[in-house]
Amino acid sequence: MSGEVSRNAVASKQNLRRYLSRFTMQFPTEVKMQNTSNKPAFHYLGQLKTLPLFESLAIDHPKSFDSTASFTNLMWPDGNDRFGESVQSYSELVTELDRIVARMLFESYGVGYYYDYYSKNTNYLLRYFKYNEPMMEQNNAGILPHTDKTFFSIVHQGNISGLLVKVKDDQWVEVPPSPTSFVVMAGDALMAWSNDRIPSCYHQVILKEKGTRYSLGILFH
Ligand SMILES: O=C(O)CCC(=O)C(=O)O
Ligand SMILES: [Fe+2]
Repeated sequence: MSGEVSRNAVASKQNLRRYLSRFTMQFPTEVKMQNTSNKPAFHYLGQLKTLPLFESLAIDHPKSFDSTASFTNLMWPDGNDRFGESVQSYSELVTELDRIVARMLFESYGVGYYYDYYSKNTNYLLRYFKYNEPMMEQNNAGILPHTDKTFFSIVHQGNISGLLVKVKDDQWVEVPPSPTSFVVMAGDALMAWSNDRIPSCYHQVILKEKGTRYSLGILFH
């Protein structure tokens, strides 16, 4: 599933990417490692021996001022309001898309009434991904094949391709990056909710193009 989005979303995404790629991701590792959390896997991931190209920062509750402010303070002790605003507006737009998809889905299964419960009880995690270009002879795996534990995950790729999803006949299909589209993936929670009617989406990242790859994911729990 993918969807066209408004100019606003694209502008907001470009802002966020600029901030993160120009500044955040270039902070020294010890600064990035301050992005901790008491929830498992809601923190900085990177420096992994098995996936040396991969790095990711996480912002829990990215629509909340307090939450973006505490992330911002870690990275910019003098503050950076524009960064926080950018995260919040991007997250607003993507969660709006999530709601549209969720409503369509629940209505199509005849359980439209579930939408209110879903929209009140969903939490979001914003993840920003960076994948370095593989060096000669280096393995080009960005993320190994997996499904997300989420209800939905909505990914926006930068301009460098790499995301592959597994389709029905077990083929891996590349999802081309586009400035105006998001990839909406079903996760394990949706599969459980739907009694396996909607299988969670196997996906992976393989880096074939030149340049550093950036992507953004909002994970809906
Ligand atoms: O970087 C990507 O395009 C995919 C990241 C991913 O696997 C995820 O958001 O769960
Ligand atoms: Fe994933």
